[in-house]
Amino acid sequence: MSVRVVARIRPLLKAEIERDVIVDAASAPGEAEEKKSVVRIPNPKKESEAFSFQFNSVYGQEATQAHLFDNEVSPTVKHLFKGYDVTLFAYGVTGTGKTHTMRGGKSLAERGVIPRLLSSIYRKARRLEKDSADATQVEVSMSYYEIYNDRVFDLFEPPEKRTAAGLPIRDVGNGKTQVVGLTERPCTSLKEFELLYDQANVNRSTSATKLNAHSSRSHAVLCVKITQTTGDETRVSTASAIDLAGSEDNRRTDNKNERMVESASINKSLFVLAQCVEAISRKQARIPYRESKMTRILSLGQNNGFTVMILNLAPVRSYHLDTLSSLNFANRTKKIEVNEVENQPFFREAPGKSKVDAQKHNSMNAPAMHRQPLRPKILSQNSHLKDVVANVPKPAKQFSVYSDGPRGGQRTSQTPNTSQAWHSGVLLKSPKRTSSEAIPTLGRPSKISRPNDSLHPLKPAPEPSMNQDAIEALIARKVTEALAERAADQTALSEPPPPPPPPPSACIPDELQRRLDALEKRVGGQETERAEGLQYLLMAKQHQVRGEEGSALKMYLLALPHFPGNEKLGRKVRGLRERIEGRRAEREGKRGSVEGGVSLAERRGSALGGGVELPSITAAVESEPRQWAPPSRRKAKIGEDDSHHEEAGPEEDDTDFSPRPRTKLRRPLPSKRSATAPLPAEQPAIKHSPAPINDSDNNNDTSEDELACALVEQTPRTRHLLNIINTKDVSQIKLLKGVGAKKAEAIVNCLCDLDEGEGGESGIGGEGRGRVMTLGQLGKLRGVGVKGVENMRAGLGRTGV
Ligand SMILES: Nc1ncnc2c1ncn2[C@@H]1O[C@H](COP(=O)(O)OP(=O)(O)OP(=O)(O)O)[C@@H](O)[C@H]1O
Repeated sequence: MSVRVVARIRPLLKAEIERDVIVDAASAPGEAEEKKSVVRIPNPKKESEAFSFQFNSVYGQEATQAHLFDNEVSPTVKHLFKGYDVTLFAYGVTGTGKTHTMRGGKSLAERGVIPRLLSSIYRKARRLEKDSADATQVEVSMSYYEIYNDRVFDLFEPPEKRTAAGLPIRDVGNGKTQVVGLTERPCTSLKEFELLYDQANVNRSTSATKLNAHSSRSHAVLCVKITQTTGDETRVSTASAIDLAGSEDNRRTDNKNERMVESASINKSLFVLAQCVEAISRKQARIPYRESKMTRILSLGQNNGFTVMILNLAPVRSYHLDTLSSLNFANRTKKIEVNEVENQPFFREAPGKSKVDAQKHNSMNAPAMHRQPLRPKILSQNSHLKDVVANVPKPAKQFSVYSDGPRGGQRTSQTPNTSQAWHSGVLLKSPKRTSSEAIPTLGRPSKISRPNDSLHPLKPAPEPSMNQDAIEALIARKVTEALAERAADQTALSEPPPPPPPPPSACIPDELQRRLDALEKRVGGQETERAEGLQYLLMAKQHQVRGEEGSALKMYLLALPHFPGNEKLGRKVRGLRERIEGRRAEREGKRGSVEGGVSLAERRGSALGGGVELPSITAAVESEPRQWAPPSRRKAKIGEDDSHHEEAGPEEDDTDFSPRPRTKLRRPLPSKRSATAPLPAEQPAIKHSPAPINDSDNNNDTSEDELACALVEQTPRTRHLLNIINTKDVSQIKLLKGVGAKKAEAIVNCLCDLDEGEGGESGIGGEGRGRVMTLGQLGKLRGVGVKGVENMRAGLGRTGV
């Protein structure tokens, strides 16, 4: 079935006025008046015309928390107890009421979806235990984490105990992902749950922004595990409730510094989510889940059973374009189909059975502890088999969008609202369940099925014999398809996807499948790179439009390595840099420290004289890992340099910052371009002054410029360190400060994994595959972290220079 999408329009806030209301809930034609399933919003280009978006249900400003819960969430509880997983997530622009909907207020009436869900779960559990005369026992436990700046933090851990890199996520096969090292807390009663939940929420990253006094700066994921035990049979299912951070238009938020970094991360993850949804709805073979932690985690699906998206909307004009964009996103999301697969019970070791037998049995019926990806049914099978399954009938679309305008009176066919089907459980008849009835020996089908098997669970796919030529031809065709898809994306993102390739004549043997998978992974890696580059370009454009040229340059520089040899981008960077340098020179000129008619580099050289030892400019490279820390831990200082490190030590207190005198020092031009960001233009010499982040308000341009320039440079010491790491030689790496043999081995293993295309946490792919190019990447290697990098560098002293 499709993801169920319900929209909720929040009431007006104090500062908003009735006259500005432009969004309302309406009934679809032929629908009872009290039943609303359409959101109406004017066309921003032509106010007399209205757009209508139809969803499963729409709740207007007057809707209460109880009403929403009773209609949308309560019906899922019985499915949860039947072994299905349930995923609820709130999506919307900042300040539209996601947290209000999910968590709600303290009073009984204001309680949100989450406390109501738990209350309902405990009630049902008690009833089940009572009805079975305690033969069935239900245990509830929870884990709760946030994804902040693309890192996962356990919300049961106070911020000061977190590690900067956060918890790793691992792929555990079949597109499923797992957060490693999460605390799981048993909670036996609603009271206990509320206590834990409230405590954990204190650890969530929230801050005041211009649009929301308590804005969530992270995506929060609550997983409630329900374990039902009857005799030796155990069934586990999970309810996941996700409060996504809201997208933000920074022209409206006035975000600066830390808020800006958070905002970029929030927007990026939501952008990737939109890309995933787009790719799913276009039935593309590759869904870019891996491009952000949030999408990786969401892709595990918890959607193995039922998924409900609550789209939160603000009713007023100031959100007009944001609301339209959310509506469009929701409109695509509602077309995503998820498999309803119930989690299979597993059994404790039966008396008389050998341990091996019992393990074998359990492995076939193991509970679905991991989530399945959000993707259409067809794509949830092996993507290369999509042609084979082309004949599988597609379920009818359940929604339609239409315009009320004079021209847009033409509506796509309206299908009846599915809410009744939902309640009556008709939609539970999944193919997998049907097949289960035909396997009497197991009672239920095994969830572990190979891609081919999953198409015909009772009939394993034949392994046809393909000769070498046919295999090579098939590979060549797949390469052409992948390249064509990329080329099409490059030329016209808005154009419809290329027509599907002709169906293969036979099923694919295992060996070929493996090669195709490896190929897709490689192409996928390149696409990931490109998408990240595009994201930087987008942000650069946004900054430029707002006249923030320093930030724009920074973003263009970050984009550069993703588009090697792109002349246009190179010209753009040169032009922008010249403008910034020009402005800076002007400022310096005003300060009387410049002689007219001399180039900036020369000016610096002559003004400073030779032979002065330079503090290295690694601020951005160094500060990259520092930004990983949650707000309370962050001590990043833009412009911090090597010598500063050594003198003050990495633990130097922020509070002690006072504007430092700007010592004019000359640094040698880098002998060769940094691998981090190959620049098409020659680097001018750069003045560096260790300006802390606090300074940036006073001198925003300068620090931004320096940060941008520093991004593409590395000190000799940094290069030396990276060279040592990239030798992959344990005997050399273990000599680095704070490393030792074990850690060195782990680093080398990590690099070897990347070499083999694992991608891993650091996501180092492309040309630099299996190598670390920046300190940021080094810090991301398993077990290294910011402190580790700092130690290694400090240990090298000046020997590496
Ligand atoms: N249905 C509602 N009834 C009453 N007040 C609401 C409702 N929805 C939202 N609000 C109010 O609107 C404000 C913003 O809501 P909330 O913090 O939940 O937004 P959000 O979407 O979670 O924002 P962010 O993404 O920034 O965290 C809050 O003051 C909240 O109390």
